[in-house]
Amino acid sequence: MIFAAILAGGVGNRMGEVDKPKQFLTLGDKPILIQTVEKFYLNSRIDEVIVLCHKYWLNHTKDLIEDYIPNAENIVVVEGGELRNDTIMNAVKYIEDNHELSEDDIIITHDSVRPFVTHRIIMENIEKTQEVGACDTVIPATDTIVVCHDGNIISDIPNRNYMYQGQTPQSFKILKLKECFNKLSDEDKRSLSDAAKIFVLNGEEVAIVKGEVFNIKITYPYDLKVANTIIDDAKLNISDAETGEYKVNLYDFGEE
Ligand SMILES: Nc1ccn([C@@H]2O[C@H](COP(=O)(O)OP(=O)(O)OP(=O)(O)O)[C@@H](O)[C@H]2O)c(=O)n1
Ligand SMILES: C[C@](O)(CO)[C@H](O)COP(=O)(O)O
Repeated sequence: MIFAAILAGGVGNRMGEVDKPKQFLTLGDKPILIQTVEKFYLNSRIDEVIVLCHKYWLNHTKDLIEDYIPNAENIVVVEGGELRNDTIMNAVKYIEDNHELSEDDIIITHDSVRPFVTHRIIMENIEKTQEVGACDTVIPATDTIVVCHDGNIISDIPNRNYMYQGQTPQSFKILKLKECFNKLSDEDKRSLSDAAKIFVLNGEEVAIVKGEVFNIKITYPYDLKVANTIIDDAKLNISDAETGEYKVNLYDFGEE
């Protein structure tokens, strides 16, 4: 089976003074969370969409889904965890409690605040995870990456040809993900800023899938302005919710 875990368990501190976590703010004509959930709900390869949110926002999330995607049979709302990866592990627990799992079952994890994920990215996540066991969606770094450990003096400037920026989805064979996560120390768990590193720290392979420059994460108020610009762009066909593909890709970074 293929599950999508939409991670909406954060409270959006970096978004500043807003009356609700950023995933519930409106983008275009609907909440960001709904824009994101639709991309997965409308994909026929996905068996169940698990939306994970903070316990205080469970009812609100359920209401929103009922309002915008009424009677959806394969969407469930589950409580998230303290850290992003705890939220992912809550999805894994939900799946284990409700389904008989096999080695080949897959979880596609995705930030609720990346509403511009495309059908192609999701399909390639599924293919790569089936083939390799885990994958991460990335774009080539455009800025030079500078490493500095003490906030003062540069330690390294790695060759940019090997540098990428990680996006989501990040997808995994579920049982392997659980096994790898359980092997990590508490210190490692707290240091993680994504889920692909759970595999990397265990010496397991993670394949890359080509992301998109416009597959942005809405983190700061500026990002919401950019997201609205993408939505408003007359040359983009964002109404094609079924495929999630744009007719004109103004933000393509070139073919691989
Ligand atoms: N315990 C957590 C923390 C984060 N997330 C989700 O992970 C995604 C990426 O995280 P981020 O952009 O950092 O969101 P927040 O944690 O809400 O933001 P901030 O760090 O500014 O508080 C978001 O969709 C967020 O809701 C989650 O599901 N569970
Ligand atoms: C997983 C991620 O979206 C990849 O870019 C990112 O690392 C999440 O970081 P955040 O600090 O939780 O937003």
